[in-house]
Amino acid sequence: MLQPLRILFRPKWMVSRSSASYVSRMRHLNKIKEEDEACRAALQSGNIFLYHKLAPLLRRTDSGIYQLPALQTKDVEEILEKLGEDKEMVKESILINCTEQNEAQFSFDVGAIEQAAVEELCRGTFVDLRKAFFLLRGSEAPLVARGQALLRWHQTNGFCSSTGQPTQRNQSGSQRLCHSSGITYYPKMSPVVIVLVSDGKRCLLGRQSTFPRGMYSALAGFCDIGETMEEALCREIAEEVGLEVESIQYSGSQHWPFPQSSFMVACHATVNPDKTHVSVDKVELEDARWFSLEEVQEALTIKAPPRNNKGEPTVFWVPPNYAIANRLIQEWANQQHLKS
Ligand SMILES: NC(=O)c1ccc[n+]([C@@H]2O[C@H](COP(=O)([O-])OP(=O)(O)OC[C@H]3O[C@@H](n4cnc5c(N)ncnc54)[C@H](O)[C@@H]3O)[C@@H](O)[C@H]2O)c1
Ligand SMILES: [Mg+2]
Repeated sequence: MLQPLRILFRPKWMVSRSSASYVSRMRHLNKIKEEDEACRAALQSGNIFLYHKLAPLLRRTDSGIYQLPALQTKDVEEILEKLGEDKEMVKESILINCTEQNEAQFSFDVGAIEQAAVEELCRGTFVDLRKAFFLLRGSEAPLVARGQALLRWHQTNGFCSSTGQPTQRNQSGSQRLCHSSGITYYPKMSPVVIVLVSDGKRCLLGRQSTFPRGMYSALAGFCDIGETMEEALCREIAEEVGLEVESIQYSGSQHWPFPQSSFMVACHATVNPDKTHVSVDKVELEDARWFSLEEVQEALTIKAPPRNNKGEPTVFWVPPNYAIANRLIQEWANQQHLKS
């Protein structure tokens, strides 16, 4: 049932770089992830993204563009000292990634310090991640999401679930260890399948009652333990809309930070065009229905839906382009266009 894997795009980082520099960067990143001394050295010359209670610091340029300011470690130490804090706190930074120049990138939460004071010194604003996702461009949104996911994981995994004893992180923050039980904990993601179902002419989109008004998306669901991705996909479609999937095609994947870290695996699926009756599970979904190519194309052009006087969107629209649901919908529309 699962068709051969087809990568529909090649991320920029794979295309533009020689494999040698990509390999050396990944090996460098792995070294500072695994070796505490190497990580401490990398922090000295690295970049730090600040968060306040998990909200990332953004800075607005004179031309009105929002950026993620990368602070030097010494600048963060200076800020901590100016605010009467211990500059050694900076060592709590968590490794996120490294730049093309092999500079390590870290996230650091200053949630224990007064927000306004840090904002003033940094000439920026701490912005809720959902809003930050809208404001940032290109690779900054996934980077900031990754930084937040790691900080959140550390903030909620301070104790061993077997012994109740405190867990200790390694320097990079890639793991936590309980010395009492010997259990090593690693940052966790929940696997989710997200699928755009088509009957050959129309695509099926659904909405939860918590979605903003008028927004419909591809159907999604968490994988159960022991399931394959294909099994989870077929089960979710059967449960949520009462349809049987006939074929599946892999599209891509995405880390999704809301409400907590999910690993989204995105696929296209088809159903038999003679068996398209939708019976919606009203516990999971408020509505699900078939949309024509024209309706979908129109929705894809909407960047910000028009709103009524209560601030609610008044038209059918789809998730913005940073959501993998948007990519699935876009791919389906392109494919339909080519067919016609
Ligand atoms: N990036 C995107 O384009 C995009 C689009 C749609 C949905 N999503 C995300 O997909 C995720 C799953 O979609 P859904 O809500 O339809 O899932 P779902 O259909 O599995 O329903 C959610 C329910 O699943 C249960 N559940 C099982 N395992 C869980 C786990 N590990 N974490 C939380 N709940 C779990 C809970 O009872 C929860 O109420 C959501 O977090 C949503 O934000 C992302
Ligand atoms: Mg669902």
